[in-house]
Amino acid sequence: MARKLAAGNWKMNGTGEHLAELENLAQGDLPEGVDVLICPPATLISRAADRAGDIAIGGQDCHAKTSGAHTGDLSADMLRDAGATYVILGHSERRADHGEGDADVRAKTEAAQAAGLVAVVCIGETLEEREAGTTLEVVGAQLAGSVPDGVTAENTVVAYEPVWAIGTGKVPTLDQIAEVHDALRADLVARFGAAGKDLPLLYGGSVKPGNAAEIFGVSNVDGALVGGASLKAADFGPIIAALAAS
Ligand SMILES: O=C(CO)COP(=O)(O)O
Repeated sequence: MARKLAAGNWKMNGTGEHLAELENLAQGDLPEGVDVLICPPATLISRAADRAGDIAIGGQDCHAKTSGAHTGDLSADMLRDAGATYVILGHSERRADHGEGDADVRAKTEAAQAAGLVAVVCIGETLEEREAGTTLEVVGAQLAGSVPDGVTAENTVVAYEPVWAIGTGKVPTLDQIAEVHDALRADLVARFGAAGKDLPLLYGGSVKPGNAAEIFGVSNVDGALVGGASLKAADFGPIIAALAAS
């Protein structure tokens, strides 16, 4: 069985004072049996890692190369050196804002794994694709293109985030989540065997304290990638608790 992971993506939110929320979470009672991850902006990784206790810290992107003339970019080694142990890759906001495609995400994932980081590879359909009935085709192609060969259950996490559910308050039905997660799991097992079975599969998109428990009850949902509700310990704490209880 896959380990349970509650992951928070702070996106482009937070300066130093926001680390109080991380400290509140780290100093509270974190339940057994759930891994907790916070991915703050890169400027906070080092300070966050110093205060995170049992909470893992991750980046939100990395370059595919290890070093060189790439102004403004960060390598996976740099994230690791700053205290990160995970990195989110291929988030739909990166795909949309920076034109990242599956081949870019795959190369970044390989770089992250080579640096010893756990890659959280994100995939998800747009509203147009959902309405056209092509969701499984789209996410299947993204999974095949973005996840490199030879991954392990320890160095890779896959997050299904329907683009239309991110930051909108709209959530797929539980049946729709189950349909996608079951299909992704079958693809992962077909390609990677035991690693594909044990690799955590997260749902992301408008996860809140009020809907977390029912989402965590869906088959093949091993946790969540949470945006807005990860910014406050008072919101993220109950989501972590709901995952532990699932
Ligand atoms: O994009 C997300 C996490 O990566 C989800 O964001 P929200 O939880 O704010 O919808």
